[in-house]
Amino acid sequence: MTSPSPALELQHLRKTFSGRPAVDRLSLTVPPGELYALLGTNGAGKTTTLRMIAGLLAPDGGDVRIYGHSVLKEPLEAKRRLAYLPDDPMLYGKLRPAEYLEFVAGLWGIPAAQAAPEAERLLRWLDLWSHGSELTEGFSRGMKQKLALAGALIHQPSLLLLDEPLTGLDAAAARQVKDALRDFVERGGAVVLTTHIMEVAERLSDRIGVIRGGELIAEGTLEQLRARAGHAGAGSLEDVFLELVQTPDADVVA
Ligand SMILES: Nc1ncnc2c1ncn2[C@@H]1O[C@H](COP(=O)(O)OP(=O)(O)OP(=O)(O)O)[C@@H](O)[C@H]1O
Repeated sequence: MTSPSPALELQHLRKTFSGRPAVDRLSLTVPPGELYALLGTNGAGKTTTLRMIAGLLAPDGGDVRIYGHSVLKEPLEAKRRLAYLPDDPMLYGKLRPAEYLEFVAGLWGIPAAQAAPEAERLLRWLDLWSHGSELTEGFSRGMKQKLALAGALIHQPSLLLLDEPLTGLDAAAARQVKDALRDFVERGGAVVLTTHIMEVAERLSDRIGVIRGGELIAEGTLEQLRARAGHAGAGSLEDVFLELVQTPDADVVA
């Protein structure tokens, strides 16, 4: 899974809606084996950024490179390496979990017989194997979220983009998803996720990027962000985050 290229590179990314910048001059790099949390207040530009990385929204400027491949110039090469899990993933209610994974694998051109062992591994890993005979329409929110995660992983991507993956999950389901994400990065994959849950970013991520008004205003480990916000060695991420987003003259890092 490792590669000399960064898993993700954003170069001066920009998107404007009706004359208002939603994402502006956003540059960041995520190496393989890293979990990067993108934090920002409502409307800061997080989802817009993920949608541009996933190739679902065309940027007005800049570029996105995935393992060295430009999403704009080499979309197939780039997209094959990534999976995007939106905050409201769509499942097909009349399918059983393995059927859903077979369907998603088919969209990637993976034959059912080839996908089946990976589907079983993912369903067992996420504790859904025992629900194999149930239709997904009867699944709880946590079960649906875990199945959507399995669907995102079925083609064995190296970069995983997740928009608010833990919202609404109970403690057990959230733990399973967190463990799955850590496991994914420990095996060399890269994860970029957005979250409003500070505890998730604090405990799960290797580095954190803070965006405000579409611009990256701070980036680093929790320690580095603390130092930047003037909290030497102390202060929760929530304190540091609020200080950074509420300081009007916080420098833009990129
Ligand atoms: N399709 C669109 N058309 C017009 N404006 C949009 C569109 N998508 C996003 N925006 C605007 O772009 C800005 C950034 O939105 P975005 O959804 O990226 O924020 P976010 O950080 O994900 O917010 P939240 O935490 O609330 O999900 C907001 O001002 C939003 O209203």
